[in-house]
Amino acid sequence: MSSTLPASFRSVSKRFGSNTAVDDISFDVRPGKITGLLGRNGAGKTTSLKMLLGLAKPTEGAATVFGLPYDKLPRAAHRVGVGMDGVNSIPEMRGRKELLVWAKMLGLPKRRVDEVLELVGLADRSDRRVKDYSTGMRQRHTIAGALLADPEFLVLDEPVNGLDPDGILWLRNFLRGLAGEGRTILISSHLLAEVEQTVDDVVVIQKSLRYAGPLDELVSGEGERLEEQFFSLVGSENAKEKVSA
Ligand SMILES: Nc1ncnc2c1ncn2[C@@H]1O[C@H](COP(=O)(O)OP(=O)(O)OP(=O)(O)O)[C@@H](O)[C@H]1O
Repeated sequence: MSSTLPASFRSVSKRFGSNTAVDDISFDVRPGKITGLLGRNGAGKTTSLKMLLGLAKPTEGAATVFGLPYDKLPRAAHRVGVGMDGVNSIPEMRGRKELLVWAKMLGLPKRRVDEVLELVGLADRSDRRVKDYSTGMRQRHTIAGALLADPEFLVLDEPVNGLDPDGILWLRNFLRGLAGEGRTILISSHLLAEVEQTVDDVVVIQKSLRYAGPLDELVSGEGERLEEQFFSLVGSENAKEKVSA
């Protein structure tokens, strides 16, 4: 595993016309940890991840993976596994077939597809078309795709959304297992209670950065919950800064 920081944001801003989606954020993702990128709907989570992955260009600043912009990183698709709506997805295809396409593009053997299908618990359902998968199955399929190249850094946009309680528990243990092997994981979410049970580090954004650091430094007091801290960092729903998504 590389010793360079898996992800680093330096004074990153993104504007869409007059709308500032991300305002001057700086933070690092620590290697071997699970980091939760938290924020309300429209807070700029997906936009931040897209800038990290070279799918959107920062208006100012730089986001890097292993010290380089994603498009300059050698073997980026092998080192960084991505699970994000609309990325690497051909919904008309059957699950296993779709993964075989990506495996071929990555130069991986067919058996790797069966390995990841087994890992995410989809081995016996992968002959269905991706568009016919349930939301939870689609999440597992997305994670399978992200894992194909056995990456050292996983970036997952809202991986918990749509999972049932079994799926949530599975994902938590699964991500902890991957981190236990030394991998770095960056997940975005607005499901605070779940994140609190899964992550080591927390980054809270509401256009601008509100917190970046260990979860246990943010939630350090007796009986303190992430939810309370979150609202004290981003303000209440009625605050003037509320973002319209
Ligand atoms: N391609 C785009 N063109 C114009 N505005 C955009 C574009 N992408 C995002 N935005 C705007 O940028 C802001 C941040 O959106 P983003 O999707 O990053 O938020 P998010 O935190 O991921 O929200 P959610 O939890 O709802 O997915 C929103 O105001 C959104 O409308």
